[in-house]
Amino acid sequence: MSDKPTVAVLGGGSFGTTLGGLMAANGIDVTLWMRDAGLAATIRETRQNSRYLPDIQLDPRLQVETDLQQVLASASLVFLAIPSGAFRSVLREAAPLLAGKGIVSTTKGIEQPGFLMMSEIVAEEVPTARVAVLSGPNLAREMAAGALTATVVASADDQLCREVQQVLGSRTLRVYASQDHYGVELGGALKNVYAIISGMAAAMGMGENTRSMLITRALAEMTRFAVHMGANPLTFLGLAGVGDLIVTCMSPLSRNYQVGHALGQGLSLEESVARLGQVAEGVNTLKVLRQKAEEEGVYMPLVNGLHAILFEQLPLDRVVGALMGGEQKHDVEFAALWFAGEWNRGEDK
Ligand SMILES: NC(=O)C1=CN([C@@H]2O[C@H](COP(=O)(O)OP(=O)(O)OC[C@H]3O[C@@H](n4cnc5c(N)ncnc54)[C@H](OP(=O)(O)O)[C@@H]3O)[C@@H](O)[C@H]2O)C=CC1
Ligand SMILES: O=C(CO)COP(=O)(O)O
Repeated sequence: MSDKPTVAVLGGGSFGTTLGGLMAANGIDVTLWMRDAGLAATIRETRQNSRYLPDIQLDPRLQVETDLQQVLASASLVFLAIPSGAFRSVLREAAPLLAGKGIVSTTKGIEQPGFLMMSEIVAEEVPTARVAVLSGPNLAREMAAGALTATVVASADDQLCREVQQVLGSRTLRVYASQDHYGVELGGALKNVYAIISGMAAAMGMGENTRSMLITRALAEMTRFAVHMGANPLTFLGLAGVGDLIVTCMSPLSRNYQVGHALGQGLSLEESVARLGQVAEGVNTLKVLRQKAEEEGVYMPLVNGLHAILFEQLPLDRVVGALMGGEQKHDVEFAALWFAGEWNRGEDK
């Protein structure tokens, strides 16, 4: 008898398939659930997810099923890799079979109304579940191909963190634990917005100074917002903060970066999203974040600028002009205030 948990992964896209494959390669009893019966049959036959991870050979021990009840009946640990827009509906369908189980959200989005993190949705839909979130610089394709990678599992439940470290950790994947699940989850969602900006800048031929400025000021902006919302700013110095921001803003493999790149080439938002054919959470997060920042009075010039370009038809050069022409303030002022113990929720710069 093994003391390792039996695992289910819900969501047969890029990330769910990657996680399932990695755990199967670790010798874990893991089943990937997906709704597309045709794709499930192809994966069983070819050991490749031709739609989401073409050319990646999956471990032969990875089981693939389309019957949700059957998959959940035997699982004690469940990973969710469903885009945020469908997260609640899938969870609600699964809820009767999830009571008391460990649930790990890997989804990097925010639900509106309510500005809810996915872990908060889990707590609403399955109040008895033990909840964790997984986030970090984790491009699915690289992980699936065996690139050396690190990620963060965050939960108030230390035992659950250890279980996730046990099933996922391997010679290619280090899994660090954190207790700041709110900060870890927020970091994963926010960085997608800045990846769109970074992709745009790259397509427009902007230089590396520009990209470095963007990434660094993005980190300042997302940390300012997160601290205002109650997260620990130190989390943003870790893998789930600056780590994920760097990879998503720098890599053409990032779908959010790809949407930005297409926009920078002159495609409309609709064309850019349609060309991708996979989820780019940053587009929805931008809307949700802009609204929340307005309500909370948090200064977020990059978010405001991208929102103006995508949804208010403001020309790019006017937005760039406004960003560069703004009052020149202090570097890392939000962190200086926080470390001096003077942070005041109502006193944003
Ligand atoms: N890909 C990556 O590198 C990483 C992704 N993430 C996060 O993981 C989450 C999932 O992303 P990812 O796997 O990349 O997305 P993909 O676009 O690659 O795949 C989405 C998957 O979700 C399925 N799905 C969508 N709606 C439903 C539904 N209503 N019921 C059942 N299944 C559904 C799709 O099924 P179908 O094909 O049938 O539509 C597909 O299998 C996102 O929040 C993303 O930010 C996190 C870290 C890394
Ligand atoms: O979250 C990711 C990398 O950590 C994946 O980013 P994209 O969703 O932009 O591909």
